[in-house]
Amino acid sequence: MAANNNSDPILDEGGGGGVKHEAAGEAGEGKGGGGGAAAAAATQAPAAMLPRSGSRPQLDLSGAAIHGNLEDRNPTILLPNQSDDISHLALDIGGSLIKLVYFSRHAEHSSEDKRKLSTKRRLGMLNGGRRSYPVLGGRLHFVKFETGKLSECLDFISSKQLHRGGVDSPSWRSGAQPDNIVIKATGGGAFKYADLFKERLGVSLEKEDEMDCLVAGANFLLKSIRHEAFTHMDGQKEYVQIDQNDLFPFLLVNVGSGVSIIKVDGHGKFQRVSGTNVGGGTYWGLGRLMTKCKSFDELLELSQRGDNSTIDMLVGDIYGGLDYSKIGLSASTIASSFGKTISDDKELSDYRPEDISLSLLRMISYNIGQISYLNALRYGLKRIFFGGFFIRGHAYTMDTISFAVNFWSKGEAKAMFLRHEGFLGALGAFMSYEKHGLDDLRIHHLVERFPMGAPYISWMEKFVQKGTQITAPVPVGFPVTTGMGGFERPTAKGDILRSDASAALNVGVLHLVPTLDVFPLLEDPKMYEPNTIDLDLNEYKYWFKVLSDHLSDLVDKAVASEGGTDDAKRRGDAFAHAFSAHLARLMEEPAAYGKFGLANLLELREECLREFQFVDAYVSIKQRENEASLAVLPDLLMELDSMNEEARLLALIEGVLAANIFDWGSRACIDDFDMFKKRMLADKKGQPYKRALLFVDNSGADVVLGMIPLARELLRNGTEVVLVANSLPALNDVTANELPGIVAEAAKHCGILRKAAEAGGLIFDAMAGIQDDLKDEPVSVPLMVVENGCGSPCIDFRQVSSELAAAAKDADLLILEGMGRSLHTNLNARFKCDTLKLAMVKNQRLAEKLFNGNIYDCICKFEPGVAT
Ligand SMILES: Nc1ncnc2c1ncn2[C@@H]1O[C@H](COP(=O)(O)OP(=O)(O)OP(=O)(O)O)[C@@H](O)[C@H]1O
Ligand SMILES: CC(C)(CO)[C@@H](O)C(=O)NCCC(=O)O
Ligand SMILES: [Mn+2]
Repeated sequence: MAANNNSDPILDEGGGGGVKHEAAGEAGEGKGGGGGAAAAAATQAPAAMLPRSGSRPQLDLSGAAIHGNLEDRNPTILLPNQSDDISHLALDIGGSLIKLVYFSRHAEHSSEDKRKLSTKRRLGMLNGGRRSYPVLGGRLHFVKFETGKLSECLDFISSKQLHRGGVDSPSWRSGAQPDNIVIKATGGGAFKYADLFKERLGVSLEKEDEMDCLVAGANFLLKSIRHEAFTHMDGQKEYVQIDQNDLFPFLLVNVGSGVSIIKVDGHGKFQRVSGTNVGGGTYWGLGRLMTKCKSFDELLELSQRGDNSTIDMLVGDIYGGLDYSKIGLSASTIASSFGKTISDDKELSDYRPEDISLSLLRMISYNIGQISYLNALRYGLKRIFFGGFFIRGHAYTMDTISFAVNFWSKGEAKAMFLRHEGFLGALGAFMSYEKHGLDDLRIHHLVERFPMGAPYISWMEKFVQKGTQITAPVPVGFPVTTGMGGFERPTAKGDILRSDASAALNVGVLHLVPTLDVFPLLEDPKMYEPNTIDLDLNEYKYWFKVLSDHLSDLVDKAVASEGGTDDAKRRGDAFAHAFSAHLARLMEEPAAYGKFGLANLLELREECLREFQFVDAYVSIKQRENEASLAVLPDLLMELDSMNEEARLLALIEGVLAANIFDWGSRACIDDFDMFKKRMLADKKGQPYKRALLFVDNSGADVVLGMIPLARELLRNGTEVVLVANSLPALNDVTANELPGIVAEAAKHCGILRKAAEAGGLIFDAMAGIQDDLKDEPVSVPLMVVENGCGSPCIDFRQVSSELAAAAKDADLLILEGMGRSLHTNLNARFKCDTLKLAMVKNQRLAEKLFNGNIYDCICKFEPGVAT
């Protein structure tokens, strides 16, 4: 367990309590190198050596030269003759907006060191050196510009050198000037502005059909992005789980300047069945003329304070305040948009711009909803997906469209919206580069992140410029419907529209991680849900408060971890602002980033730290704790070895739970220890587990005095052990990079560990000073370390490293340890093999909620696998 002062409020609320390892005694002065110190620093693999499948273009290695320090273990290699065959940019140049999708390579490819290679070999991952990754790892970014400001867009492309593969590309760094760069582009502007692109950037636009692209983009999103589509009714947003096998046919309605209506029957199989010229351009154009608004957002914002009954002729206006219920029309239903203005003796200037904007918005949204419904009816389609930037994530617009579809179809057809609404065409164009192999991408290869850094100006700069001006976005109002074909006016008055910067937070950067896999031992990947508790608003409020309260402490640690410099302090402030803004955004709309559980929230915090370049906020704390724990390890091992097998197993499990206050049989405990003991000691005497995967948690006592001794016991019984640790730092969790060093230190005191670590390739040379009597011991089963693919205190088994997936193939025992991995997530997850979940509940609320128990209660949950 982490020392008290380093507790995390969520994973260690009660860190101040008297939780101490029974056998640990007082931690003495650290001696020896310390595990953390031995951690191999992650070095960058050369970008040019990223994995590719055989079908991809081969690298041109001629003239390759090492770039940077020759002493570095994995220096970057320049390939001056490599033409930049990886296309990084695609455009959709529409009548109103230009959409860009661009790709950047992952910066943080950890090195393939000796340890990793040996583990991979052992796990059978290096067969013939053939790579099976379908795509390059990297990120997809989404940016938009007004078409009227095309030159801003050109500047952006040129400043980031996107047309030449990005500032990190070989061609850019070598200064080579490829003479014929081709960029995929769709939308009318691909034709209209082709010459300008040639002139200004020297690139040729390769035109892709707009409808092809819209369909390809929509299919990709619906296939590959979890929580892409949602319904929006009466102010409620609900994500829909799309069944891959039951996606087609559907109606795609792209509401851009104009509206295209497409019946989609499959990949590349579609027909544009209709369209309407009354679309987003109509709303913005008419609105601008009538209200003198300077921007689309301003116009939309006005609508939120509008009352359309001053402009629209309602059924009640015609029927003397009565409903026309015989045909299902309420008095508040719009009978005629703008109809009231004919009878008044008024000028345009006599009407409130707010009311005009709302009348327009309702007229156009309702009309689009109705035409869409009619086309769905025409082809017997039940699902209508709406895209295009007219939607703009605006609650009232979506509700109006949904209402129309629902009302006219009598609930038969459903309107759904897409989080990447406006980027369908650009994504489709991006995917038309054949060499990307994006078609092969699966959901588990994509991780969506929500960086605060706008692509153009970094948030750092913004924060410096604006300080605290950046405020949390404000809710947009929910409309009230009468249920009879009409609406009352929107209730939210005085609210402002979410700023464009924060609205952009709806769409994250898509990280493509081709090495991620679904964990093969999940019993039912389709049914798997990592989060144990569904966060409702109350739950959100609680965790937000906890996270906010803890923020300043975290910032202090983070700043200290970077030497406490002025720059670190500045970044610390920026991080605090950014993370608070995320919290505020989610508080206002919990579903803003897709379905978001506690695991996502905790990961967001880690990602946010990384975004502001805090590589490892807990680095020195972790080192200190490792050293202190390693110092007392020999005593613990001696004590354990003096016990009989049964007592030892109990002591080991108690040790993992680190609870000298641990009280078996206490009311709230989940206590399957006896079942586990039976399996370990009685059931299959002489038939030990073949391979155990131990998912470790914290640095220090937790791993050194808890999990490593447990691993040792398994090894002693002849079970191969794979320690599974985080790929990236999160809180004080031990990482896969740090573990070999820690194990090597521990092995100095123990022959079992040493032999196993050698067999597993964790240590390579026999250590100096080992006892002679160990030399003749038989060769051991291996002890290995693999990374889990995460940088979070929790784990989502739908997306784990390929290393872990490979290690799981022969595993017949899983041990999940700690609150993040076995409580907040995975408490209810079922696996194909035997699983032991160990955690102390260090959060009062959680203890009450999950077990009707108390803080410091422990769970020891043993679940026999389905296969055994
Ligand atoms: N910041 C903005 N500036 C201008 N229009 C915006 C903005 N945000 C949303 N919109 C709305 O989105 C519409 C443009 O949507 P979109 O980018 O999908 O279409 P487009 O590709 O430009 O048009 P088309 O496909 O018809 O050529 C605008 O007409 C307007 O209604
Ligand atoms: C012309 C396009 C396809 C350009 O994106 C679009 O604006 C549109 O679908 N307009 C509607 C044209 C119509 O079908 O009436
Ligand atoms: Mn368009």
